[in-house]
Amino acid sequence: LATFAYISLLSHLGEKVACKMRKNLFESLLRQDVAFHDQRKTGELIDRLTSDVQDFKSSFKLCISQGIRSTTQTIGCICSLYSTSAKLTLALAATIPIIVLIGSFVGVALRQLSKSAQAHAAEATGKANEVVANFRTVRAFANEPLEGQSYEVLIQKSCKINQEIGKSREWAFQGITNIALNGIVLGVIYAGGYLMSTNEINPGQLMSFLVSAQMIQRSLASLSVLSGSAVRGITAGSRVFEYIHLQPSILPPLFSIPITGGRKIPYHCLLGHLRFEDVHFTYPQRPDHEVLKGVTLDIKPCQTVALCGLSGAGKSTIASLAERFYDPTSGNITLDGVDITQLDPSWLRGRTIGYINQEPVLFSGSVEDNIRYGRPDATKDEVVSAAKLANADSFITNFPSGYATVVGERGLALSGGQKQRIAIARALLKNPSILILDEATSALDAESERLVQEALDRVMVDRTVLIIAHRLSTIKNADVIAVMKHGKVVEVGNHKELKKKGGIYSELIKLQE
Ligand SMILES: Nc1ncnc2c1ncn2[C@@H]1O[C@H](COP(=O)(O)OP(=O)(O)OP(=O)(O)O)[C@@H](O)[C@H]1O
Repeated sequence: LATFAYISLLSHLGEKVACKMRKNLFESLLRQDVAFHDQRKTGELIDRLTSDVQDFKSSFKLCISQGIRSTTQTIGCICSLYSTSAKLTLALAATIPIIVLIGSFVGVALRQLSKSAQAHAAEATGKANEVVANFRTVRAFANEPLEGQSYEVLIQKSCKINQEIGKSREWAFQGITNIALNGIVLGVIYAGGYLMSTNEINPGQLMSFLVSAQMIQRSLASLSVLSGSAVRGITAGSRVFEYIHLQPSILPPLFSIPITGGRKIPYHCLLGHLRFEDVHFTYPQRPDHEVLKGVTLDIKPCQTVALCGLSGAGKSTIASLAERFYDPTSGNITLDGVDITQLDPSWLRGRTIGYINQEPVLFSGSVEDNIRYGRPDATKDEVVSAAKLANADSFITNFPSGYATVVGERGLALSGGQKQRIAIARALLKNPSILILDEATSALDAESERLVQEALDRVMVDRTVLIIAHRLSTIKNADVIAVMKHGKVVEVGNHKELKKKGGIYSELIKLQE
C-alpha cells in the first residue's frame, strides 16, 4: 500500500512540477523582447519547453524515489556499523573523502558533456522544426536529401556525445565506484580480521559489519548510477531555468520593455499624433550597423503618411520602433507628446496601433477565431462587421462552413488575398487609432490588390495611417510622402511637390512608370 501511495504521489508531484515549469517557461518566452526571439531558433526554444522539461521530470522522479531509498539505507547502515564497531567505522570513514573527490571530478566532466549533448540535440530540433515548417520551400527546391543530410550531421553530433557520456558513465562512474566500493569490503575484511585477532570484535560482529558494509556498497552503487541521471536532470533544469529567470533586456537609456505597466492615454483624449525625433537605431544582433541615422518624422492626427525609398533603407524598422518591438538607440518617439517608453506597451500594441504587414500570419483555427484574435472579447456581430469592412465577409460566407472554416496551420488553406483581408479584419477589430500598413498589398495579384486596397481606403478614414510601400502608385494620395535613403528621411512633401522637385522620388516614379 505504501509503495502504491508513494508511486502515485511521486508521479502526481512530477507531473505538477513539469506542468509548472512549462507554464513559467512559456510565459517567460512570451515576455521576452523581439530581439531575443530574433536571435534564437524556434525549435531550440521548443526543445527546452519539451525535452528539457521531460528530462528534468524523469530525473527528479528517479532521484526522489531511488535517491531517498539509497540515502536512508546508507545512513541506517552507517548507524548499524557504528554500533557494531566504532573503530572500524572510523577507519572506513577515512576513505570516503577520496571517493567523494573522484565522484565530483567525474561528475563535473559528465555535466559538461551532458550540456553539450543537450545543446546539440536542441540544434537538431531547431533544424527539424525549420524544415518541417517550411516544407513547401524544401519541396519546391527538391532539397529533401540535402536537408536530410544536414539533420543527420546534427543528430550524429549529439549521438556521439551521448555515446561518450554512456561510456564515461560505464567505466568512470560505475567502474571506478565499484572498484572503490569493493576495495572497501576487502579493507573491512582485512581490518576486521586484525581486530578479531586482538579480540576487539567477535566473528558475529565482523559478519554483521560486512553485511552492513555490503548494503552500503549496493546503495552507493545505485546512487552512482542515479547521479548520471541527476547530471542530465540538473543540466536540463538549468537550461529551463535560464530562460524562466531571464529578464527582457534593458535597453538604453533607462527602460526595459515590459509587457504591461505604464501610462495609457484615455480613448477620448487620444489624437494619434506620432512623432519620431532624431531617432537613431541599431539592431541588437548587428551592433556595428546603424540602420536609422537621425530620422525625424511627424505623423499628425488623422494624416496618411507614406514611407518609400530604396530597399533596406529602414522603412520597416520605423514600423517596428513605433510598435515598440525595439527601443531606439537615441532620440525619441512620442505619441500625443508622450514618450512611448512611458506608455503601457500592451495598450500601445493591443489597442492603439493596428499593424498589417506583407505576409500576415494566421493561426490554425477557424476564420472567426483568427479575426477575434484582434480583440478576444468581441461579439460575433463585431467580428462580422470587421470582416465586412475588410472586404472579407463575402468570401467567408461563400465557404461551406462560413466563419467556422478552419484556415490550416499559418493560414495555408487560404489564398494570399484572403489571408490579407482576414488580417485587415483582425487589425480593424481593435479599432486602432493608428494603422501601420507595411507593404500590405505588395504580395497580391491585381484583383486581390483591388479588393484589399478598397478595404484599406475605407478603413484609413479618420485614423492616423503610416503606409510603407514600394509601389508608388499606391501612395499617390497620401497627405505626406517621406522618402528614405540609407537610414535617413531625405525628402518630404506630397506627390506633386516631390515629383516637381526632381529628386529621388521623381526618379523612382520614372523608373516605375
Ligand atoms: N531583425 C533584424 N536584425 C538585424 N538587422 C535587421 C533586422 N531587420 C532588418 N535589419 C536590417 O536593417 C536594415 C533596414 O531594414 P528594413 O527592413 O527596415 O528596410 P526596408 O526599408 O523596410 O526594406 P524593404 O523595403 O526591402 O522591406 C537592413 O539593412 C536589414 O538588413
